Amino acid sequence: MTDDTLMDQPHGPGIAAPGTILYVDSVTVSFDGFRALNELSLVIEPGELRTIIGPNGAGKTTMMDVITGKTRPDQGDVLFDGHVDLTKMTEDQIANLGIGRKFQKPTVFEHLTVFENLELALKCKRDTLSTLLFRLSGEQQHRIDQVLGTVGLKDKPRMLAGALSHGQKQWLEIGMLLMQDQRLLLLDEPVAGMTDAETEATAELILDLHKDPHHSLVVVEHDMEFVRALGARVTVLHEGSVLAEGSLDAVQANAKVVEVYLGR
Ligand SMILES: Nc1ncnc2c1ncn2[C@@H]1O[C@H](COP(=O)(O)OP(=O)(O)OP(=O)(O)O)[C@@H](O)[C@H]1O
Repeated sequence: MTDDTLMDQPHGPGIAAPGTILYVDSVTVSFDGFRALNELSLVIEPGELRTIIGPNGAGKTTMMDVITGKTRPDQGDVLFDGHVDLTKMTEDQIANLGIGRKFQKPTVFEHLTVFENLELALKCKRDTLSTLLFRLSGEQQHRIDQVLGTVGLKDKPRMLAGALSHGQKQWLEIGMLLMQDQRLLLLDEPVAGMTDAETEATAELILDLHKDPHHSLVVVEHDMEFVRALGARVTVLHEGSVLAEGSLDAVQANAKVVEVYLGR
């Protein structure tokens, strides 16, 4: 199904967008009359990796805030998994649905070890009573080992998270989202502040996650080398709307995009 046919779906309660993991239609968010999002429409398919770029103030963070329930849109539809209306849900409910967000700055528990951070992420997925009674099963232990390998921290389970490099903290936090088995991962400028080697390793990590069709990934990023390394479809936001969409080469050759970036 193409984006155009999806946009033809009727609005209002009870709408559905089959075959999509994230469906954003005509979303507007205003702050004191200023439109941070202006009838924004965007569709992410299951298993897709999408990169979002755009100049400062384009609305990228506000879009993430709307998807995760931090900000309520003035109008528009936001559906998860083709039918779940995210505009009616709290941030906790949305996280429990399987939508995980990683903010630009790492927010790991610095005084806990790498292993304990992953263990905690697993516990947070559970209800309070079972958390109190929680003991790691062999299977869960195995899952933590697996995730340690995926995020490149296999040899650091006992290290305090506070002693990790900036890049390693970012990978640990991605590992925490994996422990929670999130299906839609929203990554906000994951390579900001990383060394070149860390940036390359992060691109490999994201491409690795993308191999698993269970994961859909939306990556907001300013670093064009990194965006190129991901090789994904790129959406360009500007003034709260989609300005262009396509391969990185295609959007970089788009006159409107060039004007927005160079005209500033
Ligand atoms: N709570 C708020 N109150 C008033 N204006 C806001 C608020 N949040 C965002 N804005 C404005 O909305 C616009 C979009 O901001 P947003 O942070 O979403 O952009 P962005 O694309 O994430 O920018 P950056 O790349 O700099 O992070 C900006 O002009 C910003 O000043």
